Amino acid sequence: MFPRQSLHRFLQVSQRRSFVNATALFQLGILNHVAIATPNLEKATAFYRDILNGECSEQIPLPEHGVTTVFVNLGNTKIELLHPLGDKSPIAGFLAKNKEGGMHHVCIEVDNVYTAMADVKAKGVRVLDKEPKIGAHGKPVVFLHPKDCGGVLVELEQR
Ligand SMILES: C[C@@H](C(=O)O)C(=O)SCCNC(=O)CCNC(=O)[C@H](O)C(C)(C)COP(=O)(O)OP(=O)(O)OC[C@H]1O[C@@H](n2cnc3c(N)ncnc32)[C@H](O)[C@@H]1OP(=O)(O)O
Ligand SMILES: [Co+2]
Repeated sequence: MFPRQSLHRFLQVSQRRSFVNATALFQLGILNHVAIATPNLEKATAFYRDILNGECSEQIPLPEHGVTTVFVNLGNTKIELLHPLGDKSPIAGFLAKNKEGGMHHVCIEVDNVYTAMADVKAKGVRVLDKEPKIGAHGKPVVFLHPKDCGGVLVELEQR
């Protein structure tokens, strides 16, 4: 038996509605990854692999993005470990400010990255690339300015 208080709470929550904008130009999908920038990729990988027993990929150099990545498979999503590659890495400034590293971006899937890009731009959000680049999973990605996204760098990836 539910205590009266819990049953009341359960009914309140289950009756709450969530809203989806049916006329939206693009739909937001699942969390593809959370990225963590690190000054020491070996050490960060060892933490997720040997301390937390996570399934980690090899190091994947992505010169066109200025990073080397390691993916930690979490089943329903991933952690993307990021380390600067080359002398113009977009994460160099972040690591200069956050010496130990830290959470760098969230990547959310969209049904159409080109439509998403045009739509958010029209709503006043700065898109950091003129054209999508091919991301770590072979799909087009774009980044949205953290100052227009509540202080969080957002990557949108084509589903
Ligand atoms: C492979 C691919 C994939 O998964 O498929 C990837 O993820 S590649 C992952 C790496 N690629 C990217 O990150 C590409 C997109 N990122 C960029 O273009 C850059 O990182 C920027 C977001 C523009 C930031 O560049 P940078 O740090 O040089 O510029 P800045 O110092 O002028 O920063 C402007 C302001 O944003 C803040 N800021 C910088 N990086 C931030 C971050 N990751 N999260 C939240 N805020 C951040 C700074 O502290 C500063 O705030 P204050 O003014 O208040 O101090
Ligand atoms: Co990413």
